[in-house]
Amino acid sequence: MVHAGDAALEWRNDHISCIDQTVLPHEERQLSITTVDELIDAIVRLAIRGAPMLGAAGALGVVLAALQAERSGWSPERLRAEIDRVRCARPTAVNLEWGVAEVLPVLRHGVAAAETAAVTTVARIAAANREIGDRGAAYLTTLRDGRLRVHTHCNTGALACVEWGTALGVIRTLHERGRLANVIVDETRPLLQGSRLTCWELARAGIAHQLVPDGAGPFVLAQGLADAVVVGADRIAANGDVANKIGTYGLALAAHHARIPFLVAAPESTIDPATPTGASIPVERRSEAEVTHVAGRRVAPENTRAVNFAFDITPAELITAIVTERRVIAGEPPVRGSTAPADVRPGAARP
Ligand SMILES: CSC[C@H]1O[C@H](OP(=O)(O)O)[C@H](O)[C@@H]1O
Repeated sequence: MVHAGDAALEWRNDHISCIDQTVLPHEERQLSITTVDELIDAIVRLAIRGAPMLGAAGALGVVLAALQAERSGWSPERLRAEIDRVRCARPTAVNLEWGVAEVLPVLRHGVAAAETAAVTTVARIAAANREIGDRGAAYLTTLRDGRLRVHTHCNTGALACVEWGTALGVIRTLHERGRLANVIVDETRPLLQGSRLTCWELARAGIAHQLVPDGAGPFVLAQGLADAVVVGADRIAANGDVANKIGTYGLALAAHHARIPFLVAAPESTIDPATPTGASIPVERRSEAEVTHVAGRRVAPENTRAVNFAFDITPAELITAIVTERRVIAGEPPVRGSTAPADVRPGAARP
């Protein structure tokens, strides 16, 4: 949990309670979500965000819709359509549809059964992060002695994962074990999840960190200021290609060139066997205004057009290892029988 009492997201009897991430770090505003429209609005404007967190929102969204259907007298077809709206609220993170799929089949046994399934799903999402942190920290400490300097992108902490975090969970675990020297945080334009959210979480955890402009990332790696890059994921294709926040691909190219390990930390629910390669991952495109404006204030001249991909695709051959709550995947595809990426672990023969 991000706060004692104020969870990043939790179910409270008949509604979702969550922190509005759009106003952090300067305001800690709690949202109370009681309708499908309110949930979709929170997801689309990133008040609720982060792949595992979207999984939790999808699971709880089924229960929210079912309760609203009872109050409003929706037909079964209307209920199904409203649940589908939740499932499709953002296209790239597979976790949203995964969360819906975890609970929807239980709904035939009643709302109470679906509520139990949803709350259990959220607890599983939270519990997986500690495992990911342990496994990722253990993997990194085999690569280097002493305390590590880690470079990360976007936000992958409790705000994105319900509790602890994925990539930030690995970083927090290294800190707990006395094996972390510093964290380099990419600001992560255009919505600044790094400077607004990751710096806020690291400061609260008492973890030393430095913020860098996104464009500085490759040079920071070339200067040898990091021993490893650890990022999250929104969807991992069967062959190991990874969709993550825009800017990840460039960082992976730079890490590969600098021969620095590039680790992806994500739960098994982010791996999508139905998506064969990164070419099949839907990449969300968001409003041009997110690029031409900063914090709602126009920076670019009037009539400036923008291209706003919210994610990019990092090919498997640039990823040293994928760490989940169950395994470390290196040099082989996450889904057996898919195209195996080249082995790019530091020191491996170059592909
Ligand atoms: C562990 S969260 C994974 C992923 O989600 C973030 O995207 P967004 O802030 O748009 O929800 C970012 O890609 C994180 O790396």
